[in-house]
Amino acid sequence: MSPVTEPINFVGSPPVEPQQSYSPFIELDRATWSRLAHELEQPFDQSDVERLRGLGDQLSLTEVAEVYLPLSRLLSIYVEASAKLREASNKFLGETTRRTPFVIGVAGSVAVGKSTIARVLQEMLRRWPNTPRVELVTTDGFLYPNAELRRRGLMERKGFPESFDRRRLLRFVSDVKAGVPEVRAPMYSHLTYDIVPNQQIVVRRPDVLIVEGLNVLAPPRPRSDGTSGLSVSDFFDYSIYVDAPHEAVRSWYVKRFMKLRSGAFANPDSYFHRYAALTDTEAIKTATGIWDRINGPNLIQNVLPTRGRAKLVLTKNADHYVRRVLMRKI
Ligand SMILES: Nc1ncnc2c1ncn2[C@@H]1O[C@H](COP(=O)(O)OP(=O)(O)O)[C@@H](O)[C@H]1O
Ligand SMILES: CC(C)(COP(=O)(O)O)[C@@H](O)C(=O)NCCC(=O)O
Repeated sequence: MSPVTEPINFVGSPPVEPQQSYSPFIELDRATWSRLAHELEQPFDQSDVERLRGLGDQLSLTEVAEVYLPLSRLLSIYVEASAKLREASNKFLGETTRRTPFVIGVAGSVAVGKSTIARVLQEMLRRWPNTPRVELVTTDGFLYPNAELRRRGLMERKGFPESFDRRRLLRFVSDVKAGVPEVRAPMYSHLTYDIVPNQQIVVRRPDVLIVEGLNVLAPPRPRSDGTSGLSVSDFFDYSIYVDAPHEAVRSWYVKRFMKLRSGAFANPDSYFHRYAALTDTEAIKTATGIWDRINGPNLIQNVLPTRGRAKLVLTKNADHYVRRVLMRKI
């Protein structure tokens, strides 16, 4: 891949007058954004797209070329720049600190397609010369096991901030960022709807770590003495929020549930196995019920309010395709 030097037109970012309300984001429409990578080669073929696409997502080779290729180029520029910054600060301090992983957070609603985007970025970044080793960790591994959620009365709050072992997640990300040689993360199974006992992901000083999950941009929790601690996003070098209209995400969730009903739920080990025999009407009712009780309120109360904390917002249309990009100027 080689960089682009073309001039670009930004939309939605007129010179800011002192009396105007100030936005920290530049808004780029899809056409402008995609031109940022028009000289770069398409790194994927159709089989890559099919392998990386999550259930219900609409990834295509065009989407990869027009949306994710420019994004991977931008991230690669940031990785390079952060290495230079470390070099300069080493020189200033007269020290030699080792390079530590570049950490990227990917946030957004349940069913918005975060995991597909995170996988695409992982594969793309691996192909850039400065980041051959890219690891991906999803925060669902840091949910409390179901037994603990039941004990705390949180089974109907799965995905809400309090359903995660936030201290453990914070420790995990800070250890990786600090360059600890081997850091372990627990694993979650969507099939059993629970933490997988005795299985862990081992992260060994990658060039890049992608941390994907609902609440990765949540601000630090206030302490009882009024001060605030750290949050995982304090360790991010870059962050992306995947956005889409609420009604669209709700319908993607229901459609995915319908697909799972005739797929994964058929497996007797699936937590949702009892839903495999539902009629279409019953399945739609069940899925919308889960959305309206759990994922929808969580999106409104906890996830969406963190959107403005991201460095980049990808906004999808109801057809799943990204229509605009908001990029933080500062
Ligand atoms: N009940 C389920 N059974 C099997 N796989 C599931 C189930 N629920 C979600 N998944 C899969 O888990 C992954 C993560 O889903 P989710 O957390 O909703 O995030 P996103 O859709 O933003 O990637 C997706 O690939 C999805 O297809
Ligand atoms: C596991 C999840 C909380 C997502 O967690 P994440 O990977 O974003 O940390 C979510 O997929 C989920 O299971 N929500 C609970 C309601 C439901 O069954 O959809």
